[in-house]
Amino acid sequence: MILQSLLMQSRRLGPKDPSVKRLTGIFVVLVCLSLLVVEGWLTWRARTIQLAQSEVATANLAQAVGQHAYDTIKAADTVLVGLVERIESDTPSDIDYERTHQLLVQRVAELPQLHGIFVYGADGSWLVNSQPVLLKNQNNADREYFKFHQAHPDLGPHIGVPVRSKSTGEWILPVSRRINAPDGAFAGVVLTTIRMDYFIEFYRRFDIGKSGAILLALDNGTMLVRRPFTQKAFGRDISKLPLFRDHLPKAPVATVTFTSGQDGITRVNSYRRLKQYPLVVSAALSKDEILAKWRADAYLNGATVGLLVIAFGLSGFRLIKQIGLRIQAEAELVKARDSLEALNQTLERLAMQDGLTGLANRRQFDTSLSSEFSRAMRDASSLALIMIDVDCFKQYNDIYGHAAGDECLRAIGKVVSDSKHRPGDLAARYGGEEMAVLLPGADVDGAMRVAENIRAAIAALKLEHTGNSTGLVTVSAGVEAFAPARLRSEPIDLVIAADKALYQAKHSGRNKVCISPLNDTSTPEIVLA
Ligand SMILES: Nc1nc2c(ncn2[C@@H]2O[C@H](COP(=O)(O)OP(=O)(O)OP(=O)(O)O)[C@@H](O)[C@H]2O)c(=O)[nH]1
Repeated sequence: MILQSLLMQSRRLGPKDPSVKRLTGIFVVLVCLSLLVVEGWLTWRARTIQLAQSEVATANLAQAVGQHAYDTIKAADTVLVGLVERIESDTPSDIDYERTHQLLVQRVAELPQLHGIFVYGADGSWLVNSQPVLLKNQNNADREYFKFHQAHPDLGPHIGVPVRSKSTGEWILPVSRRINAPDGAFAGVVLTTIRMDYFIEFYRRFDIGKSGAILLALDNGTMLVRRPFTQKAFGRDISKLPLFRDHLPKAPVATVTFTSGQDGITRVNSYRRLKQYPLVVSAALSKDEILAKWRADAYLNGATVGLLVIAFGLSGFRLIKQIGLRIQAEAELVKARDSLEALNQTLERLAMQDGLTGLANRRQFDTSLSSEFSRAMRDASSLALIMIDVDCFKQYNDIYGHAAGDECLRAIGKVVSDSKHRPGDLAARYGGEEMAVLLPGADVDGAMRVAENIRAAIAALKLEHTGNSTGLVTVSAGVEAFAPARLRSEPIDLVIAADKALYQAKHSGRNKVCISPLNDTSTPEIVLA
């Protein structure tokens, strides 16, 4: 549509306006560039939105994972707090291990995340636990959590590193508290173990794509569990990886994009340090997977817009070419018209001109005589005619040949042509060796003067003519002039009268100018019968 209107505009403005072609080119380029810029901007915006949405998604996921870790540990720790209080308030001899055993078995059955609950004495010996059969000849003094509480008077919960259960072989996460004797001395450890499978099952529920990741770690950089799952992850030191080394020290909660030090995949990571426990959780989505759909859309849209730009550009190019061709065609047309006009003028001139002498021909003479006669009649002005005839021209041809005769006529024609002084004067070849001069506005005297000048000028050419009595080429002329009156005279009357005067000049010896015998100089208007 737009291109059509441009084509119409180019027609309206015409081919001589080259700016139409330039404007069309600029328009096509601008439209193509605009399409590309808008497409590029939209694509970039879609990418930004996609990444922003994924940041919200990972932040929500990290929040959910953090809440789950907190709830799981909190439930286990609540059991420990109750146990410690109970044990510390009783003297060891008062503790009813049988009843406590039943209680612990019941607790583990109630809380699905718990693998077991254990109470160890100050030497690491098993006092009571949640195992179905109460074994007492075991010792856990070698475990990390036991040594920790032995060495630390801190009464808060301690989260250890995942270990394989001595009783079941399952991977478990130990959460423990210290038991103090009334004097504050170390009196043992209470421990709950959380099944690592409990975390794994929970993390498995989330759709995080093929390369997403979920992490639970101690805040000292000890990994507890990670999806994708691998047993090597349990207890691994990741304190030197970007999350712990670069990002956690800056902010306890944030969303950052970085390349994993473990698998080299760039992910959008949301992490948070839990306030209540020394834990860090992180949820991450692969940037490649986040942008996969966007990338497919971008390729499709890019290809569509690219095709559109190519199609539009080609149409524009065709249009510009058409405008160019049109400009060229019209310029050629104008050129052809100009040369045709020039040719017509030449033809017109040739049609009104005598080929030999260059004077007006008989046709133009007749036309001019008629129009000047009418004008003189309207203006009541005089119109004069001189008829000129070369003397003894037959002899000239006979003596010097026809070609020389032509040359002679050409020389005489030039003199006759030069006799015109006013714009309306017309010198014509009347026929053969006879010429005529039409003088609008001239009276008999004026015409006689012009005729005499012509005669004298031709004689002054001194063209040899041995067949003429003077020995030179001479002419005779007859003159008539009158102011034509309506219904009383016609153009031919002027010719007849001038011709009669010429006849008189011939018969009175040639090389003369005679006035029409019909002309009465006292009355310019002569009525011819
Ligand atoms: N070379 C040449 N001769 C022409 C041309 N037109 C007419 N003539 C010749 O002019 C001559 C005119 O001869 P005439 O009419 O007998 O008159 P004249 O010989 O001039 O004798 P006067 O008029 O009585 O002096 C003829 O021989 C024509 O052939 C022309 O274009 N070229």
